[in-house]
Amino acid sequence: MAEHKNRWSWDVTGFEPWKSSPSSSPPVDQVDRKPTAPLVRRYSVSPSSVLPPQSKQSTASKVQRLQERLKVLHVPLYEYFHFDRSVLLVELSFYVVSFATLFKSCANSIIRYFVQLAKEDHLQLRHEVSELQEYSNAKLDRVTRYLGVLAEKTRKLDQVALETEARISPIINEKRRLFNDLLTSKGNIRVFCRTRPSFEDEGPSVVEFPDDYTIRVNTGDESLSNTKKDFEFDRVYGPHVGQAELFNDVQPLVQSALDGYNVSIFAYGQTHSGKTHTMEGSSYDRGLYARCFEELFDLANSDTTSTSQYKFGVTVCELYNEQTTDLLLESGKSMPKLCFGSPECFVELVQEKVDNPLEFSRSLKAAFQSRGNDLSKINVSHLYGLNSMLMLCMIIL
Ligand SMILES: Nc1ncnc2c1ncn2[C@@H]1O[C@H](COP(=O)(O)OP(=O)(O)OP(=O)(O)O)[C@@H](O)[C@H]1O
Repeated sequence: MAEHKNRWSWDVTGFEPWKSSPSSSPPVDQVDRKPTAPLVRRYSVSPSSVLPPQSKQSTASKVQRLQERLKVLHVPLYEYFHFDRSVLLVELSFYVVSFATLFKSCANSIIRYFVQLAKEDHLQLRHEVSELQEYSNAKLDRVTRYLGVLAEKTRKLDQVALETEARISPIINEKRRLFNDLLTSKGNIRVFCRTRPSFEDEGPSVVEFPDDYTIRVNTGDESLSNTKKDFEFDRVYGPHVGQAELFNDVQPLVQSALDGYNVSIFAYGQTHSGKTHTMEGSSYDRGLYARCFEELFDLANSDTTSTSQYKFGVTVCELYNEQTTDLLLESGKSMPKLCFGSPECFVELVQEKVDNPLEFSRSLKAAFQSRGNDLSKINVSHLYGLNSMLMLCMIIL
């Protein structure tokens, strides 16, 4: 009954809500949810303009009734509980103070709790930090001790190496001596003969190679019982022998030079016989200069004994018409000049320091450029049987 009483009544003309009656409701697919009066009209039009004059009075009475009911519903709290206003205020202030006190003590407890938690975390972190510090100190200690052990081992190894070197040094010297004796036993001066391939306009070849030490020349002299003459050398190289094979026989001399012996390679022959090809060669078929010095650097680098340290200097000059021309210019890499000849008659030549084969080939290239291509020297040499001579010295310090 009360529930029915408290329910809001909507029976105001123009505010009729749409009601669905189960009997009159259309099937779901045919539902037309249009209200009897458009929504806009129900909520936007004022009742005075819509209501007929006769219903205005009944509406006013309804509003009056509603206001009375609202009054009943909105009875002030203090009346409902039979409280005096001042008593309620005192009560309320008491509750507010109590609540504030309670809130304060709660907040204090919460703050204390969090502070406690933070303290515990802090303590735990400090504990972890000290543990980590201990661990790292122990590690550092071990690494330091290990480094000390390694340093001691290295020192001992160095000492052993020095002792071994001191012990094997005489053996190495003996080996060098024997090696060079062996070379010398082959002859202090050795003469090799190399023949180049014949050119087309030179006709058929007049030489034969019966073995590696003999060259047989067909003299063409029919008066002789044997038109062919044999010449013997320390080694004979036929036209098929390449630069690398030729270098194999020169290689031991490079070791000999590094061991401190003076070594000289002298190319001699008539014009166009192949001297330049043998000594200089070309970029794609390098001759003895490049091969010998590469070998020299390789041997020096592979010599790991602590006592041996090598420095290389190069000097290039030209002998022509009894005149000596220095082919190297002084540069930042120049060493003290090299003195050639006797005290009465000598020449001073630029000596350039070379630290690797690349620098060596650069110096050589510069020297060849200084030499130029003077054809008159060749013509003169044809006339007098003298050609200009190139002299290249590699000084090992
Ligand atoms: N072993 C060889 N194989 C192939 N070609 C060669 C060989 N020896 C020399 N030649 C060629 O023969 C020609 C003459 O050689 P090269 O210039 O070396 O003679 P040369 O003795 O230095 O002459 P010159 O005394 O006039 O300076 C060159 O074209 C060179 O390439």
